[in-house]
Amino acid sequence: MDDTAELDPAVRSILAAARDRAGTGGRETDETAASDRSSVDPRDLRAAFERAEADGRVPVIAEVKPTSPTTEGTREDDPVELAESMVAGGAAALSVLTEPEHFGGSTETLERVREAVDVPVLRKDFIVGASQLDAVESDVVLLIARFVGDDLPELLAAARDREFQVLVEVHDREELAAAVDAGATLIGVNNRDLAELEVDLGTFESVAPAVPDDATLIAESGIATPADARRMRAAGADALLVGSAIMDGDVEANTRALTRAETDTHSTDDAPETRI
Ligand SMILES: O=C(O)c1ccccc1NCC(=O)[C@H](O)[C@H](O)COP(=O)(O)O
Repeated sequence: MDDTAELDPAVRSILAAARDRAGTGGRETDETAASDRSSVDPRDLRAAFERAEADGRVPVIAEVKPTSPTTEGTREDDPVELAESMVAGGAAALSVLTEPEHFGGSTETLERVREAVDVPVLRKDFIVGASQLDAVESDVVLLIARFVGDDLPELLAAARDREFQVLVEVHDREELAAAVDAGATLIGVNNRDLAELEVDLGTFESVAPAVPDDATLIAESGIATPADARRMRAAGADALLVGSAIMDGDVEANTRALTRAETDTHSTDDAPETRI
């Protein structure tokens, strides 16, 4: 049976490419020989969020996202310069796309960025097989509940064996229950619906109340303005993951507008770069 039929065609293509890279056909979580496995010395993501809070900044994971299926064109700037600008704008952590075919990412980019900054770096990719975990070192890896299905507990364990912190992404309460059952403690609620690619900040608001209090909760996608940032924080977000709105224009100013959303409340509340 095609388990991807209800996904947007772009997402089906992303998933097919990920399964090719994993060499799994999506049915098993292919293991790498123990001697070739990554073992990272991760920078602590929760500690980075706490530092931001102590400093009066909204904890923001700023995403280096050169392009995407929902973005026009590709941002060609040096990703390391973009990453440094995000940190200068107060980002608590970074996310770097490593998916090459649909997002313009690469593992080399992640390596360069991680070497250049001292904040934790999330590897943003579509991991469906354990062998993909060994492609590059990062502080955090993403597992998308919708994509990994029943393999979630096994992949979570494989990632933790390699010392990665694991962000498990969900979109509804059913996926959240699966994530919690699997032992996820770092949970992202994606406001982007992978079936339609539409973004609705109400998604986070409807799922967040069901997240266990001891989990670290991240609001993902569609956060464009300081008002959006405050809305997600009011709904319980410990941190925000933001790509497009930061990548569009002056990256440092865009990041700062969001990280200061709770202190610069006099600022106008349109798109961060153009309106502050
Ligand atoms: O961003 C896309 O167009 C996209 C399309 C298909 C699957 C996933 C997609 N995005 C992945 C993400 O999770 C976002 O890059 C991330 O949450 C940041 O979202 P945004 O701030 O809306 O760029």
